[in-house]
Amino acid sequence: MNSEPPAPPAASPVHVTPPVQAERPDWRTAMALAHALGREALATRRRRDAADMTDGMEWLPLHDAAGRILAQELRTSIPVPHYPSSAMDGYAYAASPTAAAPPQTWLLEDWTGVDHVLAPGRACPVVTGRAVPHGTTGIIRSEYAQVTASSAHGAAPESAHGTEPAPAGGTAPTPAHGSAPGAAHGSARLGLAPDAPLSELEPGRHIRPAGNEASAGDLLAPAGTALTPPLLAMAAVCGHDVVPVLPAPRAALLYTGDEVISAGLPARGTVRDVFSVQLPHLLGLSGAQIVSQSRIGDDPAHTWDALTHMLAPGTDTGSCHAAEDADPAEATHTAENAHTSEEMTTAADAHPPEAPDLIVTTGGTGRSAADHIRSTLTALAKSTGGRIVFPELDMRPGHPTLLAALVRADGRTVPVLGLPGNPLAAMAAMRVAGRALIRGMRGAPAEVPLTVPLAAGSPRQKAERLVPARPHAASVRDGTDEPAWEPCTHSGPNMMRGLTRAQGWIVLPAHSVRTGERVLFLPLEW
Ligand SMILES: Nc1nc2c(c(=O)[nH]1)N[C@H]1C(S)=C(S)[C@@H](COP(=O)(O)OP(=O)(O)OC[C@H]3O[C@@H](n4cnc5c(N)ncnc54)[C@H](O)[C@@H]3O)O[C@H]1N2
Ligand code: MOO
Repeated sequence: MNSEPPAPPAASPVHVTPPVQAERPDWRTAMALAHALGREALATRRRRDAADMTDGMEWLPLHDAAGRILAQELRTSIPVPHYPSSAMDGYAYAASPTAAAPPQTWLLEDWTGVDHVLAPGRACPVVTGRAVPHGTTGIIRSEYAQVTASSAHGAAPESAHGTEPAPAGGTAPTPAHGSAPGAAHGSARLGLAPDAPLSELEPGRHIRPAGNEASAGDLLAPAGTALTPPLLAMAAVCGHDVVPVLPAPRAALLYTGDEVISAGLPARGTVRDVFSVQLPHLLGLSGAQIVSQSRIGDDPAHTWDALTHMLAPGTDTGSCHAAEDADPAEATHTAENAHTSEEMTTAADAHPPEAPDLIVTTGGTGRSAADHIRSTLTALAKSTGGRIVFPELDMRPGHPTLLAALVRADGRTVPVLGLPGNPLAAMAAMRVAGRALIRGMRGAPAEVPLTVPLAAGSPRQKAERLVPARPHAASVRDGTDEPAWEPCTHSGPNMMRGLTRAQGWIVLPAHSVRTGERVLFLPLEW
């Protein structure tokens, strides 16, 4: 019988289930929720196994893979560098085991090609990056080399110092291309210039050994790493032509608003569209591909039709055509057909657009009779078994922003981000929730905000505010190590002008902040 007292209940690990929705999150929580929804959508996009990164992956040429996420680890199959090479323009020499103490000289010969062999006591020109000849024991850089046309009567310095590697004989060689195979430079000899440091003759000097950056088989990046420009370059160095990547999220854009026009001088009561000229680019900078763009007026049936059409798996998301070249608002009102979203440009006009992985809408997030995004998304969330991830934000501008997780007939989660119509509000919401959502959908890790000091204190205010900001003029003028930041003027929710001069977003908390105090900072996407 076990006489031991019963063990106290083991401290059970605390399983914190991340929230999947919230009523009125602040911007940081919204960022986390959007990122988590992105990950969820990516997982449902993988057919076989959510944990298997290779499901749905594609192989892309390095030139097309920037910003994508590695679906498999990246290793090098060769050592880097893969051959010992010269780090300097100069002369490779092979020490002779029987050579006397310095000063030593080496008989200079022409370089004959990548398999050149230097016999002991011989030297030849090399250039930076060239494979060092077999038998090389060290390299003398051109500045410290002295080449002499030796004769029975003594040596006369010919060249060296500050020049290209040059053999004896008067004419400068072209070491980059070598010279006649096997030809020796007569009796020209290489030696060390009188002012050269003796360290120049250390064995192995200026030789980059093979494998000193990476050994064959080394891990360059684990699966899940973003393919940054230097990582793509590293992949090329290692001889890769293609890399395995996760799919880029495909986005459909739906612009709403009876009063919105897309060209020309706007008349009283109409406004030029601020979104179709910037959102596609912005989504691209975050790593999404645009598959369709459509416009509708402020109409509940058209809103429903446009969104349900985009949700159909494998359908042409832009197939609802309004009259060509018609003003979208007018088209919406004049067409008898219920399908009156106007297809705009698509990623590939020649091919039918693909079904989107995410949808971004603009305008119509309010609660007036003219706003239909909120009610439509709420009904669609209910009818598809999805959810409203957040119905609004505790943030200014951008508080009416909403995020929905809709479920397609094939079981895939399709996030829909409803951006408010006010231009700056939409851009703030895009920066916070849109970027995080796409990061999650790309398989990229969540963003960590930075902090910057404020150039001037900020008073208490009703709500936390995201404000376009730039380095304070005095910080720039004085070349301050760490510039202090100031809000840009003309940064009302309905304005664009402030953001045109901004270099980032600062977050002004609801409580007061003193001059020099640090506040959270989000860099711009561009
Ligand atoms: N009674 C209330 N009214 C409003 C509130 C509120 O809480 N109570 N919130 C305000 C805030 S904040 C915002 S933001 C907007 C949100 O509006 P919607 O998302 O419904 O957008 P719309 O009503 O369609 O448009 C608002 C505004 O934005 C202009 N807009 C829309 N689309 C475009 C576009 N593509 N290009 C340029 N400008 C666009 C539109 O003309 C309106 O001026 O609601 C406030 N009202
Ligand atoms: O919050 Mo609105 O989104 O200020 O413009």
